[in-house]
Amino acid sequence: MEIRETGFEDLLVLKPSRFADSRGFFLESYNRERFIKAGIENDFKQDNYSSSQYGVIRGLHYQLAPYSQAKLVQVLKGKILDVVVDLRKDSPTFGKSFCQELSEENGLQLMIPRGFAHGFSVLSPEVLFSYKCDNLYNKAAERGIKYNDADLAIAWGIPENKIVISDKDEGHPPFKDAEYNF
Ligand SMILES: Cc1cn([C@H]2C[C@H](O)[C@@H](COP(=O)(O)OP(=O)(O)O[C@H]3O[C@@H](C)C(=O)[C@@H](O)[C@H]3O)O2)c(=O)[nH]c1=O
Repeated sequence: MEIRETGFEDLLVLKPSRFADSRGFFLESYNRERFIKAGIENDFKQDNYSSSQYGVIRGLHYQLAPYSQAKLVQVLKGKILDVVVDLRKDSPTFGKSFCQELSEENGLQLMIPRGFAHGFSVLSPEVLFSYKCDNLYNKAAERGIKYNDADLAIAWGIPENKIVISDKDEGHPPFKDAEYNF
């Protein structure tokens, strides 16, 4: 597994080793011992996957502490732009966003520590998105930031008239009014 720093503390881009042969390929998407050796000690408690079509934006989501979630995210099919925003008040990168293309082809994963808002846009016709969380879903602790916040100015890579967004995500507050406690 290759590990790339991002300039954000504990936010890492990971590239699992792929073993390709005439049948296709094999990879270990998570190996607890290997992750712990690499300093990633999260105790993952929930696995999720979602399916989305081109133009979908999901985000930007997080759960308040003590229900906040670190996430190990990856794409099984298709291509996305994965986006995180650092909400850790004492972080030197507080309020900054980081974007990384994740795809079936590049095989990259993003290890997102607690204290980040997270979202993604779907750049291919369809996407299967898979992720592990180190804390359980908690509806009451769910919060969001509006995906097209003017201060964050995230370039999602989708023309405005093609964006597909849920009513819930459309209703999130701007970054300046967001509630967070990290
Ligand atoms: C996230 C989640 C949702 N749900 C339910 C709530 C709702 O009825 C339905 C769809 O939920 P959402 O619209 O929030 O799903 P979605 O927009 O895919 O939410 C996800 O987005 C990405 C960007 C993340 O970072 C994730 O942590 C998660 O927030 O699934 C659960 O039962 N468990 C969960 O863990």
